[in-house]
Amino acid sequence: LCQTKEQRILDFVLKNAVRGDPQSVIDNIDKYCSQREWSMNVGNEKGIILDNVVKESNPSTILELGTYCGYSAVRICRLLKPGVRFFTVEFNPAYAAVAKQIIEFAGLIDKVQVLEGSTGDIIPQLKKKYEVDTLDFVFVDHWKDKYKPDTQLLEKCNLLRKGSVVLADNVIVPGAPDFLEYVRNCGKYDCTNFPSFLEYMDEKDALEKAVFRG
Ligand SMILES: O=C(NC/C=C/[C@H]1O[C@@H](n2cnc3cncnc32)[C@H](O)[C@@H]1O)c1cc([N+](=O)[O-])cc(O)c1O
Ligand SMILES: [Mg+2]
Repeated sequence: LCQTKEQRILDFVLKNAVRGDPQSVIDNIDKYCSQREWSMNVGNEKGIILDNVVKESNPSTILELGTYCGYSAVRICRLLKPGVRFFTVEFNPAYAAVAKQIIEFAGLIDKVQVLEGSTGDIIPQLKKKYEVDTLDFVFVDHWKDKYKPDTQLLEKCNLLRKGSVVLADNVIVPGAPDFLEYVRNCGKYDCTNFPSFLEYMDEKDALEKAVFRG
């Protein structure tokens, strides 16, 4: 019955995780993807770094680019205080549908707005249509060739303020070389690299934190 990997991941969560318990959802996705089918969730090693950067940023308005199955949305939202707004953008309807069900099962759907569409279309709508002033935290984990153009679009739309944190996954594997070169050399960001490992593999990967200077 489960035709896609994403549906199989959802099915495993619904069968094995505890409803309303975000940590058990995270643990079960990691269990399935490390034991059965690899999948491009940020995973637990990089996930712990993500947790720490979110905690230290204490953000009120968060944007995620590339929801996929909702693993990082659950990871981030389980740490947020009530009233925080979390937007996540996904243009694949099948992935968005799985993500919504996983976020719902984790008990976090009230904190999350899954915006279906392309980041290029949705980012320019955030201020007027979604009443966003500026973003405190952006997690970038979509197609790697979109990291740089979408970061520049966030700047163009005045969505970043002094201290806004842009945290990007996969800056080693698959890599986002034009994004890294841009944030490290354009003079608008203070950058920190967090070496880690590719999800469910022994390969090296890293996160890059780029704090907007305003
Ligand atoms: O390719 C990777 N991620 C791409 C993720 C892409 C996700 O973001 C959405 N998307 C893309 N542009 C979009 C524009 N607008 C909206 N959603 C969009 C796609 O529909 C998908 O759900 C990846 C690959 C590996 N890897 O080892 O190969 C490891 C990782 O951690 C990864 O994140
Ligand atoms: Mg990734």
